[in-house]
Amino acid sequence: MSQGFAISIQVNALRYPTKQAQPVLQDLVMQLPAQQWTCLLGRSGCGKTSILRKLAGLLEDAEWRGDIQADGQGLSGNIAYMAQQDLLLPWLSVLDNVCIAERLQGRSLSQDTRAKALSLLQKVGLREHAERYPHALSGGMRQRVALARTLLQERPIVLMDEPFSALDAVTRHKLQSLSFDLLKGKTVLLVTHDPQEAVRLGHQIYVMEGTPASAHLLPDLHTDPPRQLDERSAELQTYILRRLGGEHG
Ligand SMILES: Nc1ncnc2c1ncn2[C@@H]1O[C@H](COP(=O)(O)OP(=O)(O)OP(=O)(O)O)[C@@H](O)[C@H]1O
Repeated sequence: MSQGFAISIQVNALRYPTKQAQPVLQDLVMQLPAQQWTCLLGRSGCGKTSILRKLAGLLEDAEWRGDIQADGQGLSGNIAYMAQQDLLLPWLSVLDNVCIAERLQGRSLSQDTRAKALSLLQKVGLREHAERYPHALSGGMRQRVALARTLLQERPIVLMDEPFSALDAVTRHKLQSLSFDLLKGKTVLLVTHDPQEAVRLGHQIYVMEGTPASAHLLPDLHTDPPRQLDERSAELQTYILRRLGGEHG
């Protein structure tokens, strides 16, 4: 299994051409430790997705000044990216969408990949929907297909943009645990609006603040994830909410 490596991100400035007046991000520094989960929170529109898109090599529409160091390795080909939109292909079945990486390489589906994909679909509760098409699924089901697709890819770096947002509370909890188990050894960057999710899953947590935004690392979290929802976790959530609340004025 490919092990995740550390990434260091420095953004001097990131600006979209339509927002000439001021950058979206400025003087932002983040360290993603190898094989750990980093959670990123921040008000809507502060630039979280832009960071993920930059790491995934998909930020062609913005002006960027900064530096990304990836522990001596290239990022290209090493990243699995679960975007906010599920990006399922409507003409492919659920199973083929999960196996899209192999399909895109022009290979026919191997028995091994098919078996892994079906096992993942079982784990996300969609085994009996494997032959259906995306239009027949609910938003939460589509999100679970996208999650299975991400989990199937053997990439050392995993970027996830609100992967659990469309799920009911019980399913969300279950799939957080599943993802945490299956992504052991990967370097994960998870964008979320949910302080509880960040506290449960993050080895470290960044909160984005300011306009233009920069990122602030929460002080020592003391314990390793996945964390129980105990008194200490509740305090941390309150602290995060207060910091996010400050951003809303
Ligand atoms: N292609 C683009 N062209 C112009 N502006 C853009 C583009 N993409 C994003 N923006 C703007 O840049 C800012 C940051 O967007 P981004 O999607 O990174 O924020 P976000 O923190 O992920 O938001 P959310 O939490 O709502 O998903 C927003 O003001 C957005 O309107």
